[in-house]
Amino acid sequence: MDEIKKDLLRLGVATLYEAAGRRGLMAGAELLVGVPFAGQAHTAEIPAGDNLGLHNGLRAPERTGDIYCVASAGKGRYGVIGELLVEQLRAGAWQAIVLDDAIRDIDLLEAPPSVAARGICSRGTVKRRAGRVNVDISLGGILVRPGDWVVGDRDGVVVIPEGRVLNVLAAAETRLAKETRIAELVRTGATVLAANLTATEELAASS
Ligand SMILES: O=C([O-])CC(=O)C(=O)O
Ligand SMILES: [Mg+2]
Repeated sequence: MDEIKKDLLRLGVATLYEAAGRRGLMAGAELLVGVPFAGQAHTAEIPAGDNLGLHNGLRAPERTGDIYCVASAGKGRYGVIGELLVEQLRAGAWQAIVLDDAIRDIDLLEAPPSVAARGICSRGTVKRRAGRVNVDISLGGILVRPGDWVVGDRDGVVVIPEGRVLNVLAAAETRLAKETRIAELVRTGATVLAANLTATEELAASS
């Protein structure tokens, strides 16, 4: 498990997204606090302007991973977490939280956990409706199931279905090797397009 996490972090979001067939890249989740992260998803879904479901998910006994993925109907209009919830996430040893809504108290937020969100907004939430915890969610336009792999860095956040992670890692290693070769050729004067052709031919010849 730790090996998978290490490999995902090394390969990074852009390469993993390409290797996954250009799938799984979230809209509206940007790394705003902390360092790159990779781990398995625990999920919650909350209505606009109400973060009770997010609180409930933190207490759920059936936690599935250490990346807390919260789908919010607020679309960036509410600061659903801030200093206090980040403190609770830290106490609970969460590696990261990913949400498609806003955050607040930005100058007071410190990692861990890393925080990926849609932006910053001081408008707060109420705590009335329970939301849904540990279910399949749609986060930033992407289906996230409890246990899926979630990777975030400054290029964005990508979700890889649990059953596909080994295949995606293998494809990402191939892509990385090819790009390393292209960079080598570009350093010796080739254009990126010409180097790409050469690297593609070399790869075909060696397989
Ligand atoms: O309390 C909230 O609902 C959000 C917040 O500002 C915090 O976590 O500090
Ligand atoms: Mg606050």
